[in-house]
Amino acid sequence: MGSVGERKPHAVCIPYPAQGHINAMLKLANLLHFKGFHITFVHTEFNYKRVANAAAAGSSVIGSVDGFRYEAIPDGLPITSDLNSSQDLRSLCASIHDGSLYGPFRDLLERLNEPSSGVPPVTCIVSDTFTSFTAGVAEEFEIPDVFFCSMSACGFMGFYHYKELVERGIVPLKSEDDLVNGYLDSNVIDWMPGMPNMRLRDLPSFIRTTDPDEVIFNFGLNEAQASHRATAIIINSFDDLEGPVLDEMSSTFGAVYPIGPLNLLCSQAFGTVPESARSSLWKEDSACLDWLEGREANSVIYVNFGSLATMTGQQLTEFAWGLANSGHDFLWIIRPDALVVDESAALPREFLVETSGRGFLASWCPQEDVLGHPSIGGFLTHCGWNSTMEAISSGVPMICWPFFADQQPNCRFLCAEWGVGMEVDDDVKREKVEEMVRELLAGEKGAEMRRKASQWKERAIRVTEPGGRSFIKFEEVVKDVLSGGNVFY
Ligand SMILES: O=c1ccn([C@@H]2O[C@H](COP(=O)(O)OP(=O)(O)O[C@H]3O[C@H](CO)[C@@H](O)[C@H](O)[C@H]3O)[C@@H](O)[C@H]2O)c(=O)[nH]1
Repeated sequence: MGSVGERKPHAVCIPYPAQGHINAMLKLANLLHFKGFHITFVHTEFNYKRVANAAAAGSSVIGSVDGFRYEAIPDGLPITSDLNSSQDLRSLCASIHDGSLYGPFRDLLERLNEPSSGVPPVTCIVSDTFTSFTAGVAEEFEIPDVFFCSMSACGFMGFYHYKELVERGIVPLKSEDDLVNGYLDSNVIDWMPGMPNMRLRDLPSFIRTTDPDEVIFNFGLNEAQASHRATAIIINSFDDLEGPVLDEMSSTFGAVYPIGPLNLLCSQAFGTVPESARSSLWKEDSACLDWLEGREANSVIYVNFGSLATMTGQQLTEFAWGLANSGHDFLWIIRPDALVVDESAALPREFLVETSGRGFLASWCPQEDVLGHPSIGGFLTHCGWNSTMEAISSGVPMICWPFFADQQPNCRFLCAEWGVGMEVDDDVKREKVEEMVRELLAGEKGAEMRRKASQWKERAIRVTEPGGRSFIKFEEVVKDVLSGGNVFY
C-alpha cells in the first residue's frame, strides 16, 4: 500500500449480484469514498445494464464521479433482454460456486493495476460474504479482503451453523412430510450461541430440503464457512440490537466490525443518503410520496416484499382482501416480476373498485423516503435485512411475512426478541391480514410495538452518531484494516 499522502488507497467493492446486497454495498462504498478511498464498484454485466436502464429514468446512478468508478464483469449466465426480471437465484449461486466470476474479477484487478489505467493500484478488496471467491484473488495480489455482511448477524450465523446441522444429521430433512407436518415448528435448536429458542422454521429457509445436494443450501453452507478466509468482517448491524450473536461472530471469526444501520451512518456522513448511493434495478415511482402527503400521521400500511420474493395468485388475493377489509389506507408495491407466472395472478377488479381512493399501487418506490414519511404507521414486509434496518431506523413497526433465506431468522428476532414484529403464517389468510393491519395501526399491541420501534430508532441514531459504537467501528476498520494502518484522511 502506498504511504501517507502518496497515493489514494483503492478499494474494489463487489456485492453479491442482487438488489439487497448491492444497495448495502453501495452505501459502504460511498462512505469509503468519503473517507478518501478511490472506489471501483463491480457489477455483473446484467446488473450493470439494469442499473443503467433505471439510471436513465433517474432512479439510479451509474456514471463515474471523481474517484468512484463502475465496472462490469460477466457472471457466466446468459444475459436476457428482460431487464425487469431478476436472475434465477439457483443458477446464480451455481455459477458463482463454479468460479465463473473468478477469472474476470482477477483480470479486472490486473487491468486496474496497470500504470496506464489512470487509477491508483488496488490496495484492498471489499467483497460480499457470499462472493468469497475473492479471497483467492486477494491472496494472489497480497492485499486484504474484507468481507461485508449485508445480512443480520442472526441470519449469517444461521447459515454458518448449516455445517453443524448436517453433522448432527438434522439437515437434509428425512422426509418431505417434515415440511408440512409441524416438524419445523416443534423442533427447537438450543445449541446456537446468542440465538435462543430457534425453531427449525426460524433458520435460513434453505434447510427445508431432503436433498443433500440442494444447490442454495450448499452454497450458503460453503460461503458462510469461507468467511474464515476474510481479513475482517464488516456487518450492517449494531451491538444494541444483536449483541450476543455479534459476540459469537467475533469469537468465531476474530475481527468483526458492526457499523449499522448503514443508511443512518450514510445520512450522518452526508446529511442524507447521497444520490450516488442510489442503485435501483427498477424504475422508481415517486408519485407515492405525493399521495402520502395527504394522509394522517401513522395511518397508512406500507406493503413491500423486496426485490426477490414472489407470490402466487392465491396469496396475492388473500393479501388484497386482507388490506381492503382492514379499512385502512395502504401503499402496496408489486414488482413486475413478483407474481408466480403459472397462476392466475391479477388483482381482482372488485378489489380495485372497493379500495379506490385509499390504496396506492406501484411497482417500485424510493423505500427509504417512504418509510421516513410520517403517514406510514406500519410495514408489511418480507423481512429482508435492508428493509428491516430501514424500518428500525424510521421507528416503523412491522407485520412479517418472511419469504426465504435470512428472512426467517430476521422475523424471529423482530417478533420474539425486539418486540416490533408480528408474523403472518406462510399460508396467508385474508382474515389474519385484516386483523393484523387493524391491530398494528389502531390496536393496543400495535401502539406498544410503535413505542418499542421508536426506542430502537433512537438507539440506532445514537450508535451512528460521532462517538457511537457503529461510528467508532467504522473509523477503526478504515484505519486498522482497509488502509493498512496508514492515516490518509
Ligand atoms: O420498492 C422498493 C423496494 C425495495 N427497495 C430497496 O431495496 C432493498 C431491498 O433489500 P432487502 O429488504 O434486504 O430485501 P431483498 O431485496 O429481498 O434482499 C436480499 O438481500 C438481503 C441482504 O442480504 C437479505 O436480507 C434478503 O433476504 C435478500 O432477499 C432495500 O434497500 C429497499 O430500500 C426500494 O428502494 N424500493
